[in-house]
Amino acid sequence: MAGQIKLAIKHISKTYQSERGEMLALHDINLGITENEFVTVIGPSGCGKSTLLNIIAGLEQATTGQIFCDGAAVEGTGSERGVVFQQYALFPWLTVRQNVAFGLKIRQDKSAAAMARVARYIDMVGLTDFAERYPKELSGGMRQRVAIARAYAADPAVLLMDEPFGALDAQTRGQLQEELLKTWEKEQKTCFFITHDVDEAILLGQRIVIMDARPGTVKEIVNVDLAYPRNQQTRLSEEFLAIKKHVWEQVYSGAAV
Ligand SMILES: Nc1ncnc2c1ncn2[C@@H]1O[C@H](COP(=O)(O)OP(=O)(O)OP(=O)(O)O)[C@@H](O)[C@H]1O
Repeated sequence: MAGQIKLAIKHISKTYQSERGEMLALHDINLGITENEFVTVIGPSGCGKSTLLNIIAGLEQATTGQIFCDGAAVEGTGSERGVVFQQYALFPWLTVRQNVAFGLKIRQDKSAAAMARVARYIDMVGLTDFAERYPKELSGGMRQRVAIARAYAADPAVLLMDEPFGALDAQTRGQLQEELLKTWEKEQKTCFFITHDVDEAILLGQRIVIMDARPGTVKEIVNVDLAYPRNQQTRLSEEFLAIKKHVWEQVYSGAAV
């Protein structure tokens, strides 16, 4: 794929030590993700998706291999790599606005420009009317919107998302997929997005990394050449269904997802 490599995953392997001995969770993963590319990752449970994301985020260490972000070796967490998890990691004692502002690089920045930036991302996820509310007053979907707004407001070069919509009902999930697509089209960003959902992987991804388990490896990379803008209607197109059939067969030909 053309373009500059933003994130390089080179020969990543991960072995966990457990009471029952060693467990090879990831074996020699290699992947180059270009600037502003949206890559989705799918594969059977336990194939090492979260382990790989955590290594890219710098939350876990690889046993062998290295991650490079803009050519620099990743040695730990860093503000250029933002993470959104399945569970809404919001601060319960802060309002929506304060939670989103917390993501700003310069947290003490109370300038009009910084506040406008916070307001823009709250608006982007449709929560302007809820800006002064606390997380406990919000639904699950709204909380996840706050987490996404916060991640975007921090303006990381790379956004790492580990099943961010996994806990949501189908309708909210569909809405958030569309919001994320719109945001990504407007504010291009390099995205690495884990999902269990074949439709979601296709709808959001420019490329889909299909992984295999025991040990976790890259089984296949599928290009998704669907036009933008994409929305829920896209799922009904013949091109979409053809890709879906292929991905489905690849994912389900191994262990259960
Ligand atoms: N801290 C740990 N210690 C030992 N084994 C671990 C640890 N973390 C993960 N594993 C094992 O590594 C493998 C990969 O786990 P991981 O959570 O990365 O998979 P996954 O593809 O994200 O799974 P799922 O889709 O179910 O979330 C699994 O077999 C898991 O049991």
